[in-house]
Amino acid sequence: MTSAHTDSPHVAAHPIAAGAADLTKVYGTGDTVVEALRGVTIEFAAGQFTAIMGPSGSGKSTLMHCLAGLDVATDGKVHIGDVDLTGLSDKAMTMLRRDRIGFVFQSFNLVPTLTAAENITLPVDIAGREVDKEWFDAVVDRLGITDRLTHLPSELSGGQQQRVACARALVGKPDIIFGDEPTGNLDSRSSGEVLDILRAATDEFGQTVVIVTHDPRAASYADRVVFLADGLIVRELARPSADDVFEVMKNLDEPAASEPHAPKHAADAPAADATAADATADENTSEVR
Ligand SMILES: Nc1ncnc2c1ncn2[C@@H]1O[C@H](COP(=O)(O)OP(=O)(O)OP(=O)(O)O)[C@@H](O)[C@H]1O
Repeated sequence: MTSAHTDSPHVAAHPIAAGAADLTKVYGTGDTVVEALRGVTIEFAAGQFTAIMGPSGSGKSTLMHCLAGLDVATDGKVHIGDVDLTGLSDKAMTMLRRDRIGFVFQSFNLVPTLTAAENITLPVDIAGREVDKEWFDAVVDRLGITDRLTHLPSELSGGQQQRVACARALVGKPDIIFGDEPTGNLDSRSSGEVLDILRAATDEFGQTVVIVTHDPRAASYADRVVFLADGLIVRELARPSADDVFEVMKNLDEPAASEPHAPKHAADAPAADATAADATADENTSEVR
């Protein structure tokens, strides 16, 4: 995939799968106004696995929903590949989501009356495309759910349901998969299996994965971990261990009394204006900038 950003030689070797520029999101008005995002600029290199972390209410889900076209930002721009989401019609947005984006949610979001196989092929069926049978078989085999395909979601464990949801996200071969706490409801074994699959989606299938997570261990599967606080990107780590992630989260959860808020402008933050290219360039260091 090419990108609108390939004019930069720094980025050219790593096409950009998605990105946001100076993104703001304001909920409510007057006394109830909440600035969920306060100017977030970020790019996600194709083929990379990124985890977004941060304290509760820092804007993680809002950022992911805006990136995935599930919510509309108040200001700023979002692009998926070379498509600018700003001003896309509802129909164009639906088609973009259907053709280029896969989703894995905490709550699995499977259709209860459809079998596992029917759930997996649903987005492709709705798009009126042919299911690539070979690819389908490879994905369900890799996920270890071949013998569960005729079961309804209610007949599957939580881990199996989430593997079905991962298969659904993979079978349509989207450019990018967004996961909103995809392991949030799983025990540690199932969680590890789902993370292995998302890791394989990048390493073996060349897809781009972006997840929101609270779990340092889940984040340690990522190439890059981006930390939000108070609606801004404040830190970024490349290929961190779970302990590295835990240390940063501990500091974000316990802001110094004299510094109750994150810096007001992204430019003041240590990892502001974080780009995928930066993470890629620095991938042998545990901390970017
Ligand atoms: N629909 C909404 N209306 C009003 N405020 C909202 C809405 N959605 C989110 N917010 C507010 O925006 C801020 C960011 O919320 P968001 O859900 O993005 O945070 P988060 O980092 O994902 O939190 P959590 O980790 O608890 O899921 C919070 O202050 C939240 O209360």
